[in-house]
Amino acid sequence: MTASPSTASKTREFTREEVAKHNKADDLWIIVDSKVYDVTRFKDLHPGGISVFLEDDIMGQDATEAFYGLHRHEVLLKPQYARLVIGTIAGEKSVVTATAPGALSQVPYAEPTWLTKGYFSPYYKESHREFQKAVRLFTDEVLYPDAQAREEDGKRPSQAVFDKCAELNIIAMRMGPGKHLKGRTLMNGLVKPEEFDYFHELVLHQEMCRINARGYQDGFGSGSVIGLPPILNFASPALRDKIVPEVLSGKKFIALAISEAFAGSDVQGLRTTAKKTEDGKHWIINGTKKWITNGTFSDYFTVGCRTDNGFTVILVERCEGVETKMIKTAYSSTAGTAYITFENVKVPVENTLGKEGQGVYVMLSNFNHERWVMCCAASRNQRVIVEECLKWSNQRKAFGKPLNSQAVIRAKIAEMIARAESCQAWLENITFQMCNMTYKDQANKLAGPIALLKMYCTRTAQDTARDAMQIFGGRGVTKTGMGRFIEHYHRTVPYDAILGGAEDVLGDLGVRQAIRQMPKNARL
Ligand code: HEM
Repeated sequence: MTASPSTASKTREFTREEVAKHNKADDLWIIVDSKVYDVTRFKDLHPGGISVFLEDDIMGQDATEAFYGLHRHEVLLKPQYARLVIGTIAGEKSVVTATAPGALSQVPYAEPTWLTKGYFSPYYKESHREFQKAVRLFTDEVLYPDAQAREEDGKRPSQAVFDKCAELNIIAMRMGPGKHLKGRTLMNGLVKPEEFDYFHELVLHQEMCRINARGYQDGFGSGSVIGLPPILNFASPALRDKIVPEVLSGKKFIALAISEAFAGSDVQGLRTTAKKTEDGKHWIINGTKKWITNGTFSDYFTVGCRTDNGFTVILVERCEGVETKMIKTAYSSTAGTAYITFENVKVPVENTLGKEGQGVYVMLSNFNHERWVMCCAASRNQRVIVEECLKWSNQRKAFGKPLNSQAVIRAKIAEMIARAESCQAWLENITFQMCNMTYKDQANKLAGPIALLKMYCTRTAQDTARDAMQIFGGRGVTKTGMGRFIEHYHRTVPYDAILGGAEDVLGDLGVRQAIRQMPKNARL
């Protein structure tokens, strides 16, 4: 077989002396990471301008250092730029490689300890490791491209992605271990439903949030993670058997609709009402809901309502009288954040979740898992930023030296690493407790620790966002190019400290729980 002309030209070898002869505006080559680029025509189109190419130390020269001080490696992988390569330098090999789909990063602290070569963990078994490999590959190949594209166009996550997730039962696994997994083939049979535990679930959440797209992270079925458990645990068997398969197959979507413009976590302050019809067969619901994740595209809503005897949670199907409008937020519209109005919406009383007037228990039973899921993501997202900062401070030169030769930069990175590691270690400890406690024990013993962990993860995340911004400088506020993930993180991370319970409220909850458990005889 003969090589095509383009393949042949890319395998051509040059000496550095030969490249140096192409050092004029109308005949301009450069070397980046031992590859030779003909930029004669490209220079006129270069987003960074022509002039940068016309310097004596760039024309016909090795521009590797200049390139990596200004661009992400992924620029060179784009087809329109990859085709500028005309050959390589004889006897040299490229050293910069993109991490292959599914592979672990080799950057220190870029992976949690249990995934770092040569380190140990008491928590993870072989099945968690196999599971991690499969979820990472899926995230890199399926989720990441869709996440980046949807963040760009603001549309909801693609149905094709939900369909693939449903095939692997990812949507079901995101609800955690339990009866809903029975009879399902998880990740092509990699884990048996009865073996699936909270560490598998932790792996799932932590791997899938590595997409650097916070709006998509919520758009990708967060509504189900918080809106479906009340159906799983409190709906009548008939209602449960209708809704659960539809949602777990990715065909229908559900959102949790509790907060209102009038009241957030203050359930007593809610104003949406549900009144029974005279024959007692239906609820008539009136009111509004705000900040409802996935609301714009959900088919079902798990709605908190004021009823004559207190607070009741009712399942509402999208129908006449239900209207959802998109709310513009700091992150992308991919999350489908909605303002919802219910106007005389008629719902069968069979849609009541749990007992009338006891909706608080329905909500409370959901909180621990919801917050723990958020901790999984908030701790893992910090690590992505640690990796970005370690790479950037290593490749960027300032005052003639790499950024990481400055003690102030190293001090910031030290704090960032310590925060990411402590969040992960505490999270794994709590996850281990969850694996060994009954659901009732979890509710009693872990509400405080999980609240404190969430407070800690989201507060440290904001410290890390601020430090990363300082390390990246102006690039940290630019939506494209080198610091785009830092800009994204810095813009969206405060959100985590609000949803699922505001940071200060959660800290207070944790301490109040501890106070309640103080032994009566405790004295200094
Ligand atoms: C094959 C070689 C090159 C390609 C394909 C390329 C491509 C690009 C692209 C796509 C951008 C837009 C920003 C981004 O996506 O990162 C950019 C910006 C830029 N490029 Fe290049 N470039 C190359 C070489 C160089 C070299 C050798 C220099 C300097 C000597 C340079 C200097 C710049 C500057 C100053 C910017 C603006 C950066 C900013 O806004 O922060 N480029 N380049």
